[in-house]
Amino acid sequence: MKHPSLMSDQTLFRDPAIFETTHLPEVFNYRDAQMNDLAFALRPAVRGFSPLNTVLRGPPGTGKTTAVRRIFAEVREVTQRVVPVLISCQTEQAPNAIYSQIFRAIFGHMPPRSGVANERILEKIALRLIERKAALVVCLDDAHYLIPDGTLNRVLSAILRMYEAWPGTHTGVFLTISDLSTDFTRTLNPATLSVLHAANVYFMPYGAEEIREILLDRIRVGLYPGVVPPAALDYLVERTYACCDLRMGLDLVKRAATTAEREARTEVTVEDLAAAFQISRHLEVATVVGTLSSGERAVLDAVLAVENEGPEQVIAKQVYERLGEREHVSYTVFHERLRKLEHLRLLDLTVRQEKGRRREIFVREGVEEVLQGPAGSSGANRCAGVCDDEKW
Ligand SMILES: Nc1ncnc2c1ncn2[C@@H]1O[C@H](COP(=O)(O)OP(=O)(O)OP(=O)(O)O)[C@@H](O)[C@H]1O
Repeated sequence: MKHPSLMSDQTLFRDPAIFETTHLPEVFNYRDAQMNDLAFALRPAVRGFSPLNTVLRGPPGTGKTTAVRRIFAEVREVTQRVVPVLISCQTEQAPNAIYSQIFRAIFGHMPPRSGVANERILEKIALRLIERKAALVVCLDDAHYLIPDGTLNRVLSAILRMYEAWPGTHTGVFLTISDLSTDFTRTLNPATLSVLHAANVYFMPYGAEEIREILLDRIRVGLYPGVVPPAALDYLVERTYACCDLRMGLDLVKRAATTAEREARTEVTVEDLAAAFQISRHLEVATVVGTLSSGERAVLDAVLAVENEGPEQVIAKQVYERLGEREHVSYTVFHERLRKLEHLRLLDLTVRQEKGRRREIFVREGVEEVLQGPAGSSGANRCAGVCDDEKW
């Protein structure tokens, strides 16, 4: 197909920011029921009481964070008596970091970097809330990141039991969870569960027509007319639907339009989108890998090194020995890191009873590509593998 060429200073993007993951869309369709549930949960807080604790459950890219950002923005507009704080648990994984973010939302600056105990930060938060007669609502976004080492339990307990140490405080939480197998009754202790007592709000994957409308809305605002012709749009919708993640669709449009622009074309083609898909398909794994600590990353590297040595199934003992060549860690710490990698769905662990207990390790699809491929080439199995080419 021939395309009219573009001048070098011309662009296909009316507004490139529209395709950033941090962009808050002006139009947020198909989530009215969920927005109503969240508004209902916040109503007591607006009246000066504790909000209803709520868990937002749904696969990645189904609008959970966007729903919270929008409802928090509305709350900020209508009242000063609620302090809404959204915290990404992908980036803030320690209690101190989380309390510091809450502190910043209330005081406008971070607490002193060192020497301030968590208890002291919480006290300052509580006293200021009482003084302002304000309720605190903390959204722990992607809260499942805090489960493996017990941080979620500690943080929830501290926030939800604030009223015990500082009577008169009103607090509540929203938790977003994209790992649908998360079962709080098995990961939180009974004392925390009894104060959490949360309602669930479900974010089911969007249908193909909903995806088409949402992407079309973004394309209309973000690109010049005609950049995504009908055949390309059909391909885009099918790919996004197969992965049940809108973020994938937005990323594909951005990459494909950038390619077309670089090649001085005015339209993206199905081929541009297919090439972009090879990079975007492992987006989620790449994001998760980016959140690993250096110790966790070292364990993952050791697993892959052992896996690449031969056809035999990787077992934990070999990985521990391989890791020991680089750093000394106790077996307990090593095992905790393995469990965390399993929890983040980068690895699967199984125990086999064969001449004693063998702990076998399976690397999930996309992990190797992310660790070894060029930046950004990565890939996760978001919806039980529907992203992979065979199913496509
Ligand atoms: N109904 C919608 N209308 C417009 N854009 C949407 C809609 N739902 C989701 N999006 C967009 O899709 C992207 C992913 O949404 P969001 O981050 O809210 O998903 P999520 O469910 O929180 O994902 P994760 O669990 O991975 O954090 C964002 O760019 C968001 O703007």
